[in-house]
Amino acid sequence: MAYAVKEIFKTLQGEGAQAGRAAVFCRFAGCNLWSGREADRATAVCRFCDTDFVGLDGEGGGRFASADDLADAIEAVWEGGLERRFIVFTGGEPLLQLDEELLDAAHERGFTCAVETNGTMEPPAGLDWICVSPKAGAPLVLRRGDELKLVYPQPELPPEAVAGLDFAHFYLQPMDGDARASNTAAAVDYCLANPRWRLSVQTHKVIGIP
Ligand SMILES: C[S@@+](CC[C@H](N)C(=O)[O-])C[C@H]1O[C@@H](n2cnc3c(N)ncnc32)[C@H](O)[C@@H]1O
Ligand SMILES: Nc1nc2[nH]cc(C(=O)O)c2c(=O)[nH]1
Ligand code: SF4
Ligand SMILES: [Mg+2]
Repeated sequence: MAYAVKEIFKTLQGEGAQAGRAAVFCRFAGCNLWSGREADRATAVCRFCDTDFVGLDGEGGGRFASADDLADAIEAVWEGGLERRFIVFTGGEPLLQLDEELLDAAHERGFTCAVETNGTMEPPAGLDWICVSPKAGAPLVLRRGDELKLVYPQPELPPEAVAGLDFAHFYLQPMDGDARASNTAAAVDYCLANPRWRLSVQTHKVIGIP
């Protein structure tokens, strides 16, 4: 199958349990919860998105005709030898496009494969790390995984509503935007009172890397 990719870049995973780890980010174009156009943001299901996932025009982006073509492009961006190869598939919503064939091609090249998903659909088989970030107002289909990373606060989706799901790690990630400072303070208070939850700071934004 063909893949529409916004950008491919190497950086440190900034969020969650894998924060600090070198990774190639493969950002797929398109999402099922927002068109990506600012004019539609106020009426979207997901209204706080911090990401441009529209089009194919980012660094390393484009249309890839096959899984091998995309995996070759990801491998070229890695540049760092065979040790600890790591891909984060994100978007947009990666599960609209990510398939077993691409995961096989990535594994053949020695990569561990993670995904960042809104959890509205089932993933293909073969993922090594699943991070689900549920969104208020969207169906939560994928209710198990490695980490659940809840952007906080979402008044219609409190942590208590998802704390019982089958995940190894539970993170609150303060919602970035005008209220980032107060959202961070509120997330700290919640983690102090509810030690199942840990704080996920978006460390890449703090230190100014992609
Ligand atoms: C841009 S999304 C792409 C992957 C997928 N669509 C999802 O929502 O999980 C990547 C991560 O950024 C988080 N995120 C998006 N906007 C954010 C914001 N304004 N503040 C904090 N985290 C945000 C998402 O919840 C998700 O964990
Ligand atoms: N450094 C860095 N870490 C990230 N973790 C998840 C990201 C995403 O946009 O999915 C992201 C991102 O955009 N940059
Ligand atoms: S689901 Fe993810 S990519 Fe889609 S609009 Fe929300 S945060 Fe952005
Ligand atoms: Mg991001």
